[in-house]
Amino acid sequence: MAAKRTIITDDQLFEAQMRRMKPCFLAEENEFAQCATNAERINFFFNDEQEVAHLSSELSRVLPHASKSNEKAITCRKDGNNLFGAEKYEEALKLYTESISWAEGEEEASFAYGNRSAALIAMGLFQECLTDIERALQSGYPVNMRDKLFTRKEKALEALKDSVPKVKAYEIPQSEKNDKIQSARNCIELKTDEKYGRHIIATRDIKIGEILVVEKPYVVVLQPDRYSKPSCFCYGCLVFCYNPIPCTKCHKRLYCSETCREKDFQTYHKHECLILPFIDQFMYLTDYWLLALKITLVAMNDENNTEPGYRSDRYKEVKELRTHRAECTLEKMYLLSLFSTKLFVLLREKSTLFEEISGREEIFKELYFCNLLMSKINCIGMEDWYSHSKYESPMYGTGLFPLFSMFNHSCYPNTTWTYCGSTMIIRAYSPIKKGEQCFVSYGITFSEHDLKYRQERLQSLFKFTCTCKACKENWPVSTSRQMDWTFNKESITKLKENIEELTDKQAIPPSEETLRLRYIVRKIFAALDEEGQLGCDPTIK
Ligand SMILES: C[S@@+](CC[C@H](N)C(=O)[O-])C[C@H]1O[C@@H](n2cnc3c(N)ncnc32)[C@H](O)[C@@H]1O
Repeated sequence: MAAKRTIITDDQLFEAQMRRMKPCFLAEENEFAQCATNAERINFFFNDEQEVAHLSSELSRVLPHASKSNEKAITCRKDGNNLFGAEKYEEALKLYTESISWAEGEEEASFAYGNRSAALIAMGLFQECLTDIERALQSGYPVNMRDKLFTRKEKALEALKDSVPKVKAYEIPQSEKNDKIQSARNCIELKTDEKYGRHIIATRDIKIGEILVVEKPYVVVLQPDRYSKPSCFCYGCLVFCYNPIPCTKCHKRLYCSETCREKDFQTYHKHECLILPFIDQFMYLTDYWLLALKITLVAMNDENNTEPGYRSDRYKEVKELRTHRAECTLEKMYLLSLFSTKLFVLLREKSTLFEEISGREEIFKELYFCNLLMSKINCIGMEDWYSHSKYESPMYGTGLFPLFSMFNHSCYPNTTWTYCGSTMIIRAYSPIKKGEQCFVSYGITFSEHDLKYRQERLQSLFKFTCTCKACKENWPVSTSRQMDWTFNKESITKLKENIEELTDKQAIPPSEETLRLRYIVRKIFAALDEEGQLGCDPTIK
C-alpha cells in the first residue's frame, strides 16, 4: 500500500503491458470470458500449445548465469584481504561474505570463514566471530593454519565473559495474551459489520505507546536491493546479521543460520533457486509474482491447524483475506492469467515443482491466482527508519501479516506499526477508548495528502470511501513538513506543551506541533524495535 504500505506490483509496468496486449485481449475477450474459475483462466494460456511453445523458445535463448565459482570466490577473498590490511573491516567483511557465497566447495569457503572471523573480532562482534571460527573448522580449514583460529577464539571468549546478551525480540507476556487472537494482546477483539467488514475494536482504554499486536508474518520476502549486493539481511527471516551463510546451490541468497536456510529451501527456495538464472530476463516477473508464489507454496504445505481462534500462521486466515475479485476487470484477469502462465512454464521447464505437486496442479493454479489478487490489497512494504541509509530505498522487505490485515484504514490513525526483524509490532498512536475501532493508515494520511487525492487512491486501490473524521471534516493538509523538525530548546518546549494534547485532549484537527510529536513518537517506537532493545514495559509513561 503506497509509500509506507507499498503496492508491490509495478503498476506502470503493468499498465504498459496492458496497452501492448490490448489487441490480443480484444481478439480473445469473448472466449476468455467463458472461463469460470481461476484455474480455467490460467489454463486458457497454459493449455495453448502455441503460446507455451513460444514461451519455451524464449526460455531456451536465455543463458543462465554461473551459480558458484571458485575463481570469483578467490578474487573476492583477496580483495577483502586488501581492505582488511587497510583496516576497512566492514568492507572487508562484505567481500568475505561474497567469497563464501561464490565458493564451490567447503575448502574454499573455509578460508573466507576464517578471514571473516578476523574482520568480525576487529569489529567487536565476538559471538559472530566464534560462529565463523567453528564454520571454518568444520569446512576443513587447513590444519597447519589452525593455531591462529584457536588464538582468536580464546580472545573472543575472553571478551564475551562479562557481556550481557541483548534482548532480541518482544513477546506478549503470557498473562496478557489474547485467548482468541494468536498475535494480539488481551485489549482488542475482532468484530464484523456491514460498513467496515472485519475490524479491530479496543476492549478497554488503551494508553498511547501500548502494544496491541506482536505478529510474525505468514510470508516475507526480502527487497531485491538488499540481496542484489551481498548484504547482511537474512533472505528467510529478514533479520540483520553480520555473518550470513549462502544457499548451498546458488550465490544469490544469504541466511542468518542453517535452520533458516533449511526452512526457506524446503518451503520455497529450492524452486526459486532453479529459476533464478532465468528470471531477470522476464522483467514482468517482479517480486510481486514471486511473493504470490511463496505464499502459495507455503499454503500448499500448510498442515491445516484446526485450533480455534484467529491465527497468523495458517492459510485458513490468509484465504479469507480480501481480494476484491469482483471489482477486477476482465482485461486485468486476462493479463494476470497470461503472466501467471509465463511463471508456470518457467517453473515446469526449469524446476521440479510440477512433479512435486503432481495431481494437485489445478489447486495450485487456483490458489496462486487468488494470492496474486490478495497480495495487492494485504501485503505491506516493510520500511526501516535507521539502517536504510546505505541502501537505495528504506524498504527492506514485503510481508503478509494476517492480523494486521484486519485493521481498517483512517487518514488520522490511532495505531502505528514498526518492525523488529520481520516481526511486526503495532502500538497505540493516540489514546484509544474502550469500544473504539483501531485503525492504521494505508500510507495515505490527511497531513500529507489532500482529500481528493486520498479518496481517489483509497477507492482505486482498496475499493472503499473513507469516512474518517479527517475526511468528513476535510482537515487541511499540514503546512510544514514533519521531516523539517530539529531538536533545539525552543522546539522541545513547544512539543512539551503539546504532550497533553497528544495524550489526553485529542484536539481536532490536531495542531502542527501534535503532528510533529506523533512523528517523533513513531521514530522512537521504530528505534526501540530496530535495535531489538524492547524493555519489559512497552507502555510509554
Ligand atoms: C486490509 S483489509 C482490512 C480488513 C477488511 N475490513 C476485511 O473485512 O477483510 C482492506 C479492506 O478493508 C476495507 N476497508 C479498509 N478501511 C476501511 C474503512 N475505513 N472503511 C470501510 N472499509 C474499509 C476495504 O474494503 C479494504 O480494501
